[in-house]
Amino acid sequence: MAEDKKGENKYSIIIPTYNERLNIALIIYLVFKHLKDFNFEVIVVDDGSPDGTQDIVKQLQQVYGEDHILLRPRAKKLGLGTAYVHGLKHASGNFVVIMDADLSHHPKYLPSFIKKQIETGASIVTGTRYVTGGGVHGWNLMRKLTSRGANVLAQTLLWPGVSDLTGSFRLYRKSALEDIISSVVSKGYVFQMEMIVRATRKGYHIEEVPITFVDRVYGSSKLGGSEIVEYLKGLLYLLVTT
Ligand SMILES: Nc1nc2c(ncn2[C@@H]2O[C@H](COP(=O)(O)OP(=O)(O)O[C@H]3O[C@H](CO)[C@@H](O)[C@H](O)[C@@H]3O)[C@@H](O)[C@H]2O)c(=O)[nH]1
Repeated sequence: MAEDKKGENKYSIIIPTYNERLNIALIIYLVFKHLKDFNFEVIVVDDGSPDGTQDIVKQLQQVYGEDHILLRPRAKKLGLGTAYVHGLKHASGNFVVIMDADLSHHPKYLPSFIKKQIETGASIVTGTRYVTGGGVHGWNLMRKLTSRGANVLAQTLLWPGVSDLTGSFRLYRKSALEDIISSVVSKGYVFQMEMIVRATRKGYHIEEVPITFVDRVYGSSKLGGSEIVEYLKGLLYLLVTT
C-alpha cells in the first residue's frame, strides 16, 4: 500500500503494557503481519505487570528474535507517559508509532499511517475516530459520552485543529517526537493530549487517518476516576500554558 517498502525508513512500534498477557501475542503477530514489507522493531514497555505479560514477551522474543522485540526490564507501574518516554529512548527507527496493546488500535492501519506520511511529508500522522470513516465500536454509552465529552471540551478550550485529541494511535517522525516530548509534563493518560496540543503550537505538520477504535475483548481498561481528574487538571494546565 505505502511506497517505502524496506526503504530507508525504520519504524519503532512502542507498545505500553500493563496486564496484557492475553493480548500481547496477538498484537505482536498482527504488527509483524501488517509490517512485513517494512523495516521495523517492536518495543514493549511493561510496568512489571503482575499477570506475567513479561514472561509472554520473553517467549515471543524467542519466536521473532530479540533484535525485533525489546522489553523494558521489570519496573513498577509508573504511568503511561513515562512508558512512552522510556520506549522512545530505546527506539532505533527514524519514525515511531505509539499504540495500545489491547487491539483497540488495529495494526491493519499501520500501512495507511505510513502511506499518509510518505504522501504528505507530515511529522505526525494521528489516528482519528471523529471524522468520516472513523469510529468507535464496543463502548457502552457512558464510555462514549466520556470520550466524546472530553474531546469536545478540549476542542472548545484549546482549538488545536486536530479532530481527535484524546486518541493515542499515532506515527511521529522521531526527531519531532523527541522535541515535543521534552516539553511535556503529564505522566498519565493526558500525556497524549498534551503531546498533540504542544505539536500544534510548535507548528508541526500533522495529518489524520480515520480509524475505528474497537473496545478490548480481553482484560480491562486502566482508565479510572483518578485519570479523569488528572485529565481535567491537564486540560486546565494546557489552557494556561499553551
Ligand atoms: N507500561 C504501562 N502501560 C500502561 C499503563 N496504563 C495503561 N497501560 C497500557 O496502555 C494501553 C492503553 O490502556 P487502556 O487501559 O487499555 O486504555 P483505554 O481505557 O482503552 O484508553 C485508550 O483510549 C483512550 C481514548 O479514548 C486513550 O486516551 C488512551 O490513551 C487509550 O488509548 C494498554 O496497552 C495498557 O496496557 C501503565 O501505567 N504503564
